[in-house]
Amino acid sequence: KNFPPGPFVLPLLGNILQLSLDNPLKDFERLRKTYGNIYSFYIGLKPAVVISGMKTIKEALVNKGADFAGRPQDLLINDVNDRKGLIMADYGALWREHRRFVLMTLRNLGVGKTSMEGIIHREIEYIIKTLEKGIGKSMSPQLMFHNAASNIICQLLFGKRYEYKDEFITKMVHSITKLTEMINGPWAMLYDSLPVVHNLPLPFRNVFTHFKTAIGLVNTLVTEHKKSRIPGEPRDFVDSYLDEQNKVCNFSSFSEEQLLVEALDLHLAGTDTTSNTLLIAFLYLSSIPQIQERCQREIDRALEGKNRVSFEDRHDMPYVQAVIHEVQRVGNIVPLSVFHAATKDTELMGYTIPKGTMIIENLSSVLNEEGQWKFPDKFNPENFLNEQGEFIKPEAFMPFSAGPRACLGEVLARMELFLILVTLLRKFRFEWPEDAEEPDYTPVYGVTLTTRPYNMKVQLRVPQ
Ligand code: HEM
Repeated sequence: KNFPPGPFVLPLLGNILQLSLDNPLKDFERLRKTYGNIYSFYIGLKPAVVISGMKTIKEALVNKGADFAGRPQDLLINDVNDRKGLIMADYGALWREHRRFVLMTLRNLGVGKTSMEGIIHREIEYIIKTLEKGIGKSMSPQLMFHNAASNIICQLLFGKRYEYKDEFITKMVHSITKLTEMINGPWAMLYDSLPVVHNLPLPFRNVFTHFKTAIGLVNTLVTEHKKSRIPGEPRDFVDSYLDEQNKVCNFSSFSEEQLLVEALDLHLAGTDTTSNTLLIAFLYLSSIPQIQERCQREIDRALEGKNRVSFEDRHDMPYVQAVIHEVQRVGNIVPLSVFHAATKDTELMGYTIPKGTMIIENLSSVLNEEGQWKFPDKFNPENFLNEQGEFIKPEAFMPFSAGPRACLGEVLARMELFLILVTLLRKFRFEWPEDAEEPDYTPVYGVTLTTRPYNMKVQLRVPQ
């Protein structure tokens, strides 16, 4: 009663046949045009509510944050991770304790501080070496950026980085990419709709296989840590967790299974998001030379006489900042966020939302919402600049979501994006290869959006 209206519901399947298999985002947008910023959508027998537009999303996630901070517990991902980890933990004591612990540990390991810049710069040296090997040639940046992002988070989690051809990182990045590609795709929707298909040998079984491979890799590192660690002297996240486990009582939520999934959660969340943002950035920069050159002029001026860029330098680079934010806006990296759930019977925009209802947060609808942006449908850094050319961040910029469940890696991600982009643009020029087809900006759908495979040509440049 008083549940938000929505499209006609088919018995058993609900509304899933109304979504396109390779990219449901357009369908969610079409339904928004018919039913408005809050509508119901059935995944099989499960009722969900899709929320769109800045006003509705902020009302739910910020003003009524606690009411909508839950996570669904009956999806494919919950069966795959055995209801462990942080990202899919339901709102409550365990989630609160672990979110606080992760934030504190990341800060102790340098996130948000200058010591983190050292780790990122060391990884950038490897990106530079890879690019130098390709000077004058066309190369695909895909694996390089995935490996680099994976290595940065790996150093925080496991105190280790890997050569880009190493078997560990190759397997890890492959499993992570496949997991994010499939976890909210059409086969996952079928699994979520029809419990009778759960044990059939259908493609969603691959999600279990990739997850098992990734957890196996994390487990090897945890076992090594147990042998080599000195209690009370944590080198990284795993050591800090093991210290915490020793401190607290037997009934604690700091179990070993929780450690494995939590570390994988952080690795996964920290790899695919940042690397796909970089891929989108270089797709636009190499195909729109005027924007790239304007960034380079600003970088040369701001860093004149400096050996390397620091995160603080962003304040002297309003245009570069605007470009990075515009990449995030247009890139729309996590378009449906992570699904939320109502933690109690509540109310949103005049509708009744029963406890447990799944909430699908359509972040794309905010990142290109008419009325919020000067140029909602075009890649244009002016969206983040005022009349005086100063950097501004409109309220509708929310690629990291908002409220109690907002991304906890935002600071790290922003540091990585800025330092990598500025260092590479200072040293290299990126060109769209003469023999390549026209750039295709259409994204490939998954939990995170990515680019279609592309090549860019790399040239050395001398800062002016
Ligand atoms: C450009 C990069 C990134 C983007 C766009 C992004 C975006 C997001 C979004 C949209 C969510 C869902 C928030 C919600 O449910 O309302 C999220 C959650 C999360 N992100 Fe990120 N993220 C990025 C990078 C990172 C990094 C580097 C880390 C690693 C430290 C990270 C860790 C997490 C975690 C652990 C959560 C779950 C938080 C919770 O459930 O309490 N993210 N992120």
